[in-house]
Amino acid sequence: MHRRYFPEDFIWGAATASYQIEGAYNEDGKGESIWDRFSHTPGKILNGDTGDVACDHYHRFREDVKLMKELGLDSYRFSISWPRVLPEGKGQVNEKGLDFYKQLVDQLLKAGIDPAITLYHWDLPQALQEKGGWANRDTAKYFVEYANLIFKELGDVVPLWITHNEPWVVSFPGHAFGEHAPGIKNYQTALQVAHNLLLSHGMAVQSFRQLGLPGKIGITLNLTPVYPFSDNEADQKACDLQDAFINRWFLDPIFEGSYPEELHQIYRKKVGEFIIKNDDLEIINQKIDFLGINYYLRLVVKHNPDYNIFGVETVKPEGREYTEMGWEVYPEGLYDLLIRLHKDYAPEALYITENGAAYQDQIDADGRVHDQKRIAYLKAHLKNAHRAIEAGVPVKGYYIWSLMDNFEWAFGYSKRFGLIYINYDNQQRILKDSAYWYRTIIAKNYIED
Ligand SMILES: N=[N+]=NCCCCNC(=O)[C@@H]1[C@H]2[C@H](O)[C@@H](O)[C@H](O)[C@@H](CO)[C@@H]12
Repeated sequence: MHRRYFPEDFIWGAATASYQIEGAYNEDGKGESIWDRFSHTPGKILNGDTGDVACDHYHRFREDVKLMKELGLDSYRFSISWPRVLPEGKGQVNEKGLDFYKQLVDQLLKAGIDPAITLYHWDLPQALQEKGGWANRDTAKYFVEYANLIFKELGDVVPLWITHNEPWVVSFPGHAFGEHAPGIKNYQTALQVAHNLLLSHGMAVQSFRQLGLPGKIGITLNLTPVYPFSDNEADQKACDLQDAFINRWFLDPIFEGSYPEELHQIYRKKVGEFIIKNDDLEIINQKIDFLGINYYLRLVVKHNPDYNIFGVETVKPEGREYTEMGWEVYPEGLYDLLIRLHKDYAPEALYITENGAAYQDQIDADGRVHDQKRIAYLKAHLKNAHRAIEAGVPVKGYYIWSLMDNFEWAFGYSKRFGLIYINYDNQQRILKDSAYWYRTIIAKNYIED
């Protein structure tokens, strides 16, 4: 067996997000979020599930930190619920909400686990949505005020900061397709949202620098390598367009200070303009300390003039494996993506801030969860991350999505991604076989293939 050793200082982590695990949706002064509103709207979430209780992490965080310590995690990535600390999104601070996060960070530090904070993982205060939400440029200003509050409270003890999680998903599923909160179906609005999210990211980085904080700051993007169905020119062109739609529309402004021109032209013609003010792109193009990558799947596309505004149709190759989300298992795509990012954008550092899979997990007669498929998925992706590191890509850490089963957005609790199984009837936590497997990987710092 070949041992693939990871760098001595490689960070082994796991990730979650506030709305997906905390529950206590209206407790201790927390304000309503757009996901509270969306999940309480009939027909939006499978089985009518909501995040009202979720994994009850708000009350059980001490037990959960103990489990993280049992796994030997170096770092734990979680997000802060903006309306839990600022119920109206701005103005009056909810001290009990802030206190929850200060206690969580304190428990993590006592357990020897580095906190990695995501400032925005989709749960915008509903009060700001009433004022237009991310389509309103003022929300960028309110985001920086919120970020500054957290920076000042936790900035001296938290080493890793992520401004936004997956602005593409916030923009398009949330504002063009209507599948995510706030459930808007307006492509032009989605483009303005994407721009204002990027602007708020740049402004928050500037503020972080001005505060002179010791940690590192970056952004997490869902990046999906795109492959042409055939090598004919039309399919290759479709591939380039899909790559611009999902990946470059965020990578280019952040790393180059400009939007992909060809796609911008298509949008001007077919969708309409969105407002960019004079030095916006200069603000967005702030130097970041690392790029966070959420990698789950690849896409294979072909040209189809009738399919959508781009004439791009995604296809599902035969004979491949798919997860419960219908996403193709394609570990090589992580290698290809890392090599491309290193070549085209050369981030100072990269963290895989999410990678994982949903499978049909069940508790067996022995009371255990034998999730062998998940172990195979994770091992194959770690192998490809290691290949990229050997090729010189500065990958500094890996966070499994997710630490525990949780509220999977429009799919509710029907999809399980966790290393830890959650029995939602009694909130019992059960370490799956993948958790025990991950604990040995962290302890040995190598995988065998
Ligand atoms: N149309 N459409 N939209 C599909 C969105 C594709 C990419 N989804 C993600 O990357 C989300 C990321 C998220 O951070 C986490 O909160 C989610 O729980 C995981 C699992 O789903 C992944």
